Amino acid sequence: MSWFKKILGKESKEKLDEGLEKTSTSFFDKISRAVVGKSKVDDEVLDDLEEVLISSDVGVETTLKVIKRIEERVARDKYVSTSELDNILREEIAGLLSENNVEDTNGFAIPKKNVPYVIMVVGVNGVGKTTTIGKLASQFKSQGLKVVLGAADTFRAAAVDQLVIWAERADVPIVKQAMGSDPASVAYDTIQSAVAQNADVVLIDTAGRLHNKVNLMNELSKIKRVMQKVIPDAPHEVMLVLDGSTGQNAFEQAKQFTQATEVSSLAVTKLDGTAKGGVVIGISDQFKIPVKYIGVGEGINDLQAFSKMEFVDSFFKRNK
Ligand SMILES: Nc1nc2c(ncn2[C@@H]2O[C@H](COP(=O)(O)OP(=O)(O)OP(=O)(O)O)[C@@H](O)[C@H]2O)c(=O)[nH]1
Repeated sequence: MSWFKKILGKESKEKLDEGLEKTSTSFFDKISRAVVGKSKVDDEVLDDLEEVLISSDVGVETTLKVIKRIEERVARDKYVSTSELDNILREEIAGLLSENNVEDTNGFAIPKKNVPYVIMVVGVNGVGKTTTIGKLASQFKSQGLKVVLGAADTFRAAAVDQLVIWAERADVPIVKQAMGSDPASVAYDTIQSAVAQNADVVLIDTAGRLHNKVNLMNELSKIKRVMQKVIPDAPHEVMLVLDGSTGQNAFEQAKQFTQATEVSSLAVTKLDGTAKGGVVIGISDQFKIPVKYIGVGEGINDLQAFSKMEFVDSFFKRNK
């Protein structure tokens, strides 16, 4: 390991492997149980495999596609040994994800245009929105970009306080107002301030209350309308943050938010310390929206640009 890697911490692949350890250990334990005493992949093994994938939060739709592919393979090859299952599953899942036409982009590419690139961040409370914004702000800043944060989650006082802490950590300016003020007004002030400072990128935190979809829709579209008074094509990105450790709930939230507003990218957080990391496979397959980032820890450097193949690689890494 070179000296700068030692200073910066673990290499990102190593961190990803570590973050997904619980997910893959639990997955392979289930696979091992499904094939115990069996040498051939038959209907019974396929049924068990279906259960393993569903209980690993891959999602029903994606699971059925994977099983269908394996069934076809078994029918074609006549005899498939259970010892080949790891490789076959990995190939079929990798194949499925590579076919969904959503390319990896190595995170956001921020154009330097003298007009701030506006990223509006949405998601329900507690999913890791604020943390993700803080981590992104820090990454952008270290790329030499001028960043401004907007605390438009005015619903909870703690949300603004947390964003202020992240702004300090990342050493970037933040625009805020009193708790309870109009989020659209905060967004407007933030964008005006960013334009005045010649900022490159703006990250706006919003309150994602899902209890009433019509309210959510109205609130988000009002924020957008008001932003557009300053920058007509803003927001350039609407990023939905999902908590990976909630498994199927994350799918449900993605469905609700994509119905309420136009979501252009996804971030899936808290993949460390959960066995539900399979959710990223289902989300990448089912929503034709790119997963741009994944959270693998609470620290400022624990947000990674998402790569489908690297993810599949870590997911299929046997830890024992
Ligand atoms: N382990 C782990 N924890 C995370 C990650 N991302 C966020 N968290 C933690 O999740 C908790 C909630 O994160 P916040 O960023 O406050 O969530 P939020 O969506 O902004 O929530 P509100 O501020 O309540 O609206 C915090 O304790 C974070 O440290 C991650 O990738 N891994």
